[in-house]
Amino acid sequence: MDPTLQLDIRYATSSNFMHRPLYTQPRAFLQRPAAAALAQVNQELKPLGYKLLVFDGYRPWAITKQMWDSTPDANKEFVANPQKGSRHNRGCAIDLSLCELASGKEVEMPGQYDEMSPRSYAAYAGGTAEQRARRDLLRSKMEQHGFSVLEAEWWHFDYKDWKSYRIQNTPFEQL
Ligand SMILES: C[C@@H](N)C(=O)N[C@H](C)C(=O)O
Ligand SMILES: [Zn+2]
Repeated sequence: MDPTLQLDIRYATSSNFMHRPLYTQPRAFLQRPAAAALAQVNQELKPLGYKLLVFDGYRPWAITKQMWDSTPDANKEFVANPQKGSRHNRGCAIDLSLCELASGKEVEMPGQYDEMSPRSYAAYAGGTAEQRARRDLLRSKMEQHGFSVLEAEWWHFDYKDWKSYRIQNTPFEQL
């Protein structure tokens, strides 16, 4: 992916909703057309003082299964059902936010990444006007380049051609 993207691969650390590392490497992968589109989004954000902060891209199917099995039923809208697979498993979904270009600091959004609450909804009307404006800026730039937001998660975007790619379970070390 574009080397000027900032990475914060939470699933390679214990700082995630599973409270343990799920990946052995802090890396992010996407199918090439999705990665090219993402690089364009990143370039267009720079004059506005932001760059993309990537939390996750391709995710092996076995990790989706672990997430589903560990998540209580009440929160299952925030994880993909492994019976259908996640678009992350196809290398066609990305979890991301914005950071300030100048400081490299993550911006505040209406809710936290992977927060399992209504604050995560893309249409959540709470938070500050500034937080909502940044969330909506991210969404609008991503939509201009072929991504669509998941209504339950302001940070999750699917690339338009996801159906063309198969579900994979290859670990990062073998990619
Ligand atoms: C777990 C969360 N970051 C996520 O990606 N959720 C969607 C629904 C998914 O698992 O595909
Ligand atoms: Zn996601």
